Amino acid sequence: MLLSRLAAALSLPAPDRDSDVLGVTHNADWVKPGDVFVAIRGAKFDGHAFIPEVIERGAVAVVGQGWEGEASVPYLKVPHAREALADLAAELRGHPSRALKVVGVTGTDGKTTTSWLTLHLLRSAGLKTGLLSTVGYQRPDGELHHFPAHFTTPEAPQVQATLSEILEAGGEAAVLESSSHALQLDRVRGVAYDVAVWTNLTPEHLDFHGTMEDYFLAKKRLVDWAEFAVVNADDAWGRRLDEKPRWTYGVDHDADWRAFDIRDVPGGLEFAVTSPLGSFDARLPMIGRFNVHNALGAMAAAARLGATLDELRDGLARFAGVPGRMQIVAAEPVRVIVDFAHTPPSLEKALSALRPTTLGRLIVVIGSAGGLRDPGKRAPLGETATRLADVAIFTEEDHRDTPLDDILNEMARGAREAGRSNFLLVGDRREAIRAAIERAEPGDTVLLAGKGAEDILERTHETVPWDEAAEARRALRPAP
Ligand SMILES: CC(=O)N[C@H]1[C@@H](OP(=O)(O)OP(=O)(O)OC[C@H]2O[C@@H](n3ccc(=O)[nH]c3=O)[C@H](O)[C@@H]2O)O[C@H](CO)[C@@H](O)[C@@H]1O[C@H](C)C(=O)N[C@@H](C)C(=O)N[C@H](CCC(=O)O)C(=O)O
Ligand SMILES: Nc1ncnc2c1ncn2[C@@H]1O[C@H](COP(=O)(O)OP(=O)(O)OP(=O)(O)O)[C@@H](O)[C@H]1O
Repeated sequence: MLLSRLAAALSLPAPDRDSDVLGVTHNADWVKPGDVFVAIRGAKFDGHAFIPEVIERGAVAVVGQGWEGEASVPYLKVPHAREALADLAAELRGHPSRALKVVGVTGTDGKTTTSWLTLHLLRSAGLKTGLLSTVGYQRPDGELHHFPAHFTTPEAPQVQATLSEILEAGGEAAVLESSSHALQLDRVRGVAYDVAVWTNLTPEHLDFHGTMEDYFLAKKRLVDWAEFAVVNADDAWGRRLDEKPRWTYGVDHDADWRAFDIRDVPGGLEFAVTSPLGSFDARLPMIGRFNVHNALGAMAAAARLGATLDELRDGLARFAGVPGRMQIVAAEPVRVIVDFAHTPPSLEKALSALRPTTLGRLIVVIGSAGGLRDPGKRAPLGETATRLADVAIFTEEDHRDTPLDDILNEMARGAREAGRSNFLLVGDRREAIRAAIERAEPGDTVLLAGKGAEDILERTHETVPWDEAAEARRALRPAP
């Protein structure tokens, strides 16, 4: 696309020198020949400092809010660099969101889970759907990919590129987890949202947003931009969002989509639902009652895009979980869960959530990372695991250049100093998983903690591909 056309999209006059533009980026390291570089003045860096470097790399123009220096390529001055970045990215990609049904999910907690549930329900309703979330992104084929920089919602060029990939792969819909940072920093500006899902708002990220009111206003942008809102009626902030056409959902407050009679069962949750589509009994293979809210929000969003009551009910019962997050790999006779809890508080939360629905014993497999990654947590992890599980197996978890035995001994020390001996050390993670599953009897729960959906395991001299859920399934198969 010609630079002059992009300038027009920013309401700027044509630059002196026109050229063909191939891409746009805010990151100097990512500039390729033919790209426009948008120089952002951020909290840590001034993108203008990288102008000589990006020209060397082949940038054909620079966009920014004003600069005194001399450049050998056109400099386009704009009132707001981040807005320009988003507008250029959308223009270059041909505004893919306009051709997709887009569901945005925001809120302090539950965004990732609600996004994955919505993805699954839309697919269950036959819509070819893609996803962009903290856990990674998917085109409609369902393969999980990761961005080079770890974000819930990446910067606008990656958002637009992902939406464009989803569309080109035959996608009809996309679910976009939209963090408050993304909304505040224009990463999702220009996305044509059809539905905004609001999960909840509790104090978080106030270092960035300042006050709860400003945090609320950042997230509210999603609702303002969307055509229709799906709002948690049990959230006081959500109840303020009454200007948009919307459906509400909830458990404690009257709502369009409401759940009653919630029961924990070994395979997950069961509850009754009343909704604008009718009433039905729902089964959700997930642990944690807060997931009822996530399921209601996801069902309402999918229904808004055309899913029927039968598709919602049947889809919900077949949800495979969010990869690596309290993911139920097997429900019976032994329940096996994969979760990414790798700190003492998150391990405590995961084990405490599993205890009430564990009929027999709770067995946990856990390690602790090497290198500089918080060595102080090793002994507390050992203590927590042996306090809340009946049996703990300490194993490797990316020990890198730290001797594995040192880590395992430290975890064991934490347990011993608390007067416990209900643990064993199995250095090889595959063997540890096998040992846990072999020990388990019907009614027991095995929690494989720490790795979640990570796809590599780092040892001292090698990095091996890793798939914790596949390892669990392998260990569950009877020996040939
Ligand atoms: C608060 C926040 O989100 N800040 C993000 C923002 O930083 P910033 O505007 O201050 O920019 P900066 O780091 O000063 O850099 C200025 C410019 O120089 C460029 N630069 C900088 C250095 C360099 O070597 N080369 C280079 O080109 C940068 O790409 C940028 O364009 O833009 C940067 C460039 O994309 C981000 O790296 C940075 O994310 C920081 C590291 C971050 O930690 N963000 C987290 C909090 C975040 O966004 N989290 C949410 C999820 C939150 C949740 O709900 O849990 C998310 O969506 O992931
Ligand atoms: N609806 C909810 N209400 C309250 N807590 C929740 C809710 N959903 C999930 N949680 C809690 O928050 C944790 C993270 O859930 P999830 O990943 O879905 O949220 P998130 O908002 O996407 O956070 P992140 O961006 O860090 O992934 C869960 O393990 C659970 O403890």
